[in-house]
Amino acid sequence: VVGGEVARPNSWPWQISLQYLSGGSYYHTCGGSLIKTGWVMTAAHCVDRSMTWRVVVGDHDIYTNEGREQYLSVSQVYVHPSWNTNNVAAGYDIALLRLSTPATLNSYVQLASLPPSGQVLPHNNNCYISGWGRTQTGGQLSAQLKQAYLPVVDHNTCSSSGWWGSTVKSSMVCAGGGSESGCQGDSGGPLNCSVNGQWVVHGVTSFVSSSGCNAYRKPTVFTRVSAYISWMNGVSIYQ
Ligand SMILES: CC(C)C[C@H](NC(=O)C(F)(F)F)C(=O)N[N@@+](C)(CC(=O)Nc1ccc(C(C)C)cc1)Cc1ccccc1
Repeated sequence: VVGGEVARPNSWPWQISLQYLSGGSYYHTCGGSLIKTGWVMTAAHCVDRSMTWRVVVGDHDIYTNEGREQYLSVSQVYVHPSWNTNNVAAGYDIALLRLSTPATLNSYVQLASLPPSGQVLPHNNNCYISGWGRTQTGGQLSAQLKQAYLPVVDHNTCSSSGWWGSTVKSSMVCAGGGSESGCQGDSGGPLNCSVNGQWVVHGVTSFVSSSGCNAYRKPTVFTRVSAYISWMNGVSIYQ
């Protein structure tokens, strides 16, 4: 997250850290959202490579054990069948992770609320991105969970020339476009939007401009969760 501030610990209690095993240690690579005690929603591009994954819930500082963390292994990865790593612009950047053991819900670990199928938020809707991603283009990951205010940029604006143009599809949500943005390492994490006074996860962090995470008129682009509700229901009922 470029800009914004360190979040109050566990104030986004569905935020998870997706980590991969390398040389005997685990490393943060992406964010995600706990949507059922045994299921995590993340970005398909996060799990393109097959690795040994673990999900950490209840985390704040990814480099220290603060006692609230639960370390959960992943038993199965379900990438959207239409995802194509060579065609990110087509969308479908969404995946579900089945956990081997369910998370224990408490005041630090809660389920995300998901939107009704098809719901599209208005321009400037109040949303926050959260994540441990880089704090500057080419910078380092943040040790502590950060958040930044990223208001929705409607599809009309986001897909206009000078903005993202036709790269952005209506199955995506744009947010921000100013000096604050997501950045590498925030992938897969939530866009937390206030709807009727409740926080709802409306986006899965998908991409930012290669010319800079907070490039002018290149808002952070998210997979629109409300476009994939039926697919997600189909996966988690039959497994
Ligand atoms: C792996 C890609 C497909 C998605 C990746 N997503 C993220 O980093 C995210 F924002 F989600 F945290 C990304 O934007 N990666 N970049 C490598 C940029 C990138 O690849 N962006 C991108 C943008 C559009 C498209 C398609 C839609 C044309 C593909 C990739 C990050 C970057 C940004 C600035 C400087 C250096 C690195």
